Amino acid sequence: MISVSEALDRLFALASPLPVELVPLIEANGRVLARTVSARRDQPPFASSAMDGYALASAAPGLRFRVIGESAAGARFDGRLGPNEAVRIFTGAPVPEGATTVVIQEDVERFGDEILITDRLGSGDNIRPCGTDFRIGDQVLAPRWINPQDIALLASMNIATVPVTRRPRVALISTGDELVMPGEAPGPDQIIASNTHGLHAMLGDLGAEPRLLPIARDSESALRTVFGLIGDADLVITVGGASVGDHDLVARVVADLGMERAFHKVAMRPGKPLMSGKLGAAMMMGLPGNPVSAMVCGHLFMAPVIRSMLGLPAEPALRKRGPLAVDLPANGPREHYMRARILPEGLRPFERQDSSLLSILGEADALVVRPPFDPARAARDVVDFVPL
Ligand SMILES: Nc1nc2c(c(=O)[nH]1)N[C@H]1C(S)=C(S)[C@@H](COP(=O)(O)OP(=O)(O)OC[C@H]3O[C@@H](n4cnc5c(N)ncnc54)[C@H](O)[C@@H]3O)O[C@H]1N2
Ligand code: MOO
Repeated sequence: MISVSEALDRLFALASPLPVELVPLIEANGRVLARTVSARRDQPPFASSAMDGYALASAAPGLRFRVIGESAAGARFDGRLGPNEAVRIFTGAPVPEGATTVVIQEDVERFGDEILITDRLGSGDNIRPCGTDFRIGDQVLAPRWINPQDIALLASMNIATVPVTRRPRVALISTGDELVMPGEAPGPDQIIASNTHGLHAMLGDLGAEPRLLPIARDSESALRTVFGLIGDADLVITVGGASVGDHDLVARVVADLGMERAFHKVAMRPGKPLMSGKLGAAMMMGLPGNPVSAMVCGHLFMAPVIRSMLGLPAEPALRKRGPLAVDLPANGPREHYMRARILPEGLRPFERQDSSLLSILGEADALVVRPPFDPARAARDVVDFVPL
């Protein structure tokens, strides 16, 4: 058995970054920017007014000015402003030549085509200089997840087509005679396949393109048939049949199909029977069948692999540190990821940690990490945890 960090290193070695594709800006949210992009213009492209008011060469209470024209957003005042002249101006409009300040309309009194600056005159010139937001050539650095704020920025930079990493295509295969799909009528000894749906959702959140393949029954020929359906997947994920039982056939079948195995079994709990390797052009990950084991492996291994395929840094799942709310006994030889609640008084792992209990995973908002052979811990000891 290898350690969790050794398993991650081997997984990262198998995961190659995917090619770049161009997508319309409207489709770029949630994708990973694959190449650094540069602003195609200054923003604002001219000195512009931050307020509705009057553009002037200089302002002081008691001064009077003659209004000689108007500058609106999208239609500038073309002339030049003299010392006793004012231009009516609106927010976002170009500041006319000769103006150094904009006085807001609340601070003037208007009489016909004249204005008088009142004692209310505030400070500040209310002018946004050209390029105050960004300059032509300013960069948005790759790689990064593109979020709605980035979309607004890229739009403003006039980047209508965005280079992003292709979404990883991921084939998901449940294995086992006992499984039926959600919505089907299970036989007396059957249960509903939950793991592939959970992983499918996780992959969607990660910006991958998951595909749910038919359940493979517990026979070598059924497994081979379903492996025949993986098509152009970049990553094939099986769930179940990874352990040592008579019906655990995945390792044997993928070996027959020519997989070079990178490892099988990790010193962790839950998730011990994890395996991985290269199957032709695709990467393969065999996840354990116990539902919590599969989902924990999804968070700890599948998600970092997907991020690395997307060109993001090869890093483990984010860890934070926090105090325990309760005492914990010493840990055994496997790194233990304990489902826990984050409470005001600290992290409280659930009493029941069996790897079949999805209801407890649903209640959890963290996985408290216990290193192998971690000694007993007392309440208020600070420990690592993975937020869920
Ligand atoms: N003698 C030993 N037995 C087991 C060991 C061991 O080291 N020696 N390891 C245990 C551990 S740890 C795990 S985890 C499980 C993993 O076994 P498999 O990956 O072979 O999974 P299965 O046996 O196929 O299934 C386990 C469990 O999970 C249910 N299952 C399977 N697939 C799904 C699915 N898609 N959705 C929902 N539930 C699923 C299945 O019905 C079983 O109940 O092995 C231990 N045994
Ligand atoms: O490792 Mo298993 O995943 O403990 O239940």
